[in-house]
Amino acid sequence: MTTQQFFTLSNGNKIPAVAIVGTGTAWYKSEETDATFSQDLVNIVKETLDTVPGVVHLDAAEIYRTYPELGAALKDTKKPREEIFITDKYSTLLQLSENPTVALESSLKKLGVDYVDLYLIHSPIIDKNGTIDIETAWKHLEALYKSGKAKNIGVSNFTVEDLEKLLAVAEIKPQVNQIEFSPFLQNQTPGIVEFSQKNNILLEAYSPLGPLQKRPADSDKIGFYSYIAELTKKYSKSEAQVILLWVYKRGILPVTTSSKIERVQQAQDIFSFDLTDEEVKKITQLGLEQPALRLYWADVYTKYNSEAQK
Ligand SMILES: NC(=O)C1=CN([C@@H]2O[C@H](COP(=O)(O)OP(=O)(O)OC[C@H]3O[C@@H](n4cnc5c(N)ncnc54)[C@H](OP(=O)(O)O)[C@@H]3O)[C@@H](O)[C@H]2O)C=CC1
Repeated sequence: MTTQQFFTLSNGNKIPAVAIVGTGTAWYKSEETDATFSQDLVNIVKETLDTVPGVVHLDAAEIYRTYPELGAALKDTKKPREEIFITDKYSTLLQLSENPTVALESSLKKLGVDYVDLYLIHSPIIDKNGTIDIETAWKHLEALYKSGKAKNIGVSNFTVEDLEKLLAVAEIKPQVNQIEFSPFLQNQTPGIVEFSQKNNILLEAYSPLGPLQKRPADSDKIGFYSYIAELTKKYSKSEAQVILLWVYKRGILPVTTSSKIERVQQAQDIFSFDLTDEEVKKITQLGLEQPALRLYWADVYTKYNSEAQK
């Protein structure tokens, strides 16, 4: 039996507790043209919407250049809009649009929807030639929230210092901080997990399956992998399902993706089993014994690697 779980955000709204189709990473493109259009992505999103029960959580962003594919799948599905949770992000790094209001107007058109469920500032890192700062960008998000075009708002890749600065000026607090988080990267930047959780900002974990994406050749000799294998046998679940559920049990929302429909379906199905508190703790500890594995934003955050596994 599949049951679905939700987190409750600081404004009382519910968010599906796992995002099953991220449209960046493997799907990322540096251009949004007819020639780069990915029918494979349309197919996986469409099949997900048509076959996965419950509210389906999709993760999009301006910088991924995958709105046309998402739009095509959304246009084609019979799943009602209220059973689809769409996250979108404004790119501060490249500033592809002059501000978040302009960016969201454009993405809503391409997606063929009237609102997104969650709108994030993609990073605190700003285009050096850009014209917008984080405080101004946040004002745009607050206005979009008030207008109903973004049902919830938040940030991504923010450090404790970035959050403190934003909290000092925000009228509406960010409801989410989407960061890289996996057993091999338990603090993207110093103290970020504890700070976000104390301030009631829901953390989302992108690249939660880093240890599977970058499995070392001698993984059978590493305690973490042997223990995950033991749990897959105990629960008859995949390694990915065990790790995604561990993320959830840490109070963090995993954001995953796959080109294979079975894996997407399995990601929605992680609440059909449970890990004990001891098992959650042991995965945490065995993960911490491994060196930091950082897949994104390495140029700015590698300096924190020695504090990332604490
Ligand atoms: N805010 C930000 O700055 C960032 C946000 N993101 C968001 O997060 C999403 C997910 O990130 P991503 O790193 O892809 O997430 P994951 O860590 O969940 O990795 C997904 C990848 O792992 C592979 N995979 C899935 N299951 C297994 C398995 N059992 N064994 C080995 N490999 C497996 C998949 O390949 P396969 O197709 O073969 O199943 C897929 O390519 C992105 O698409 C994006 O939406 C990502 C990076 C940065």
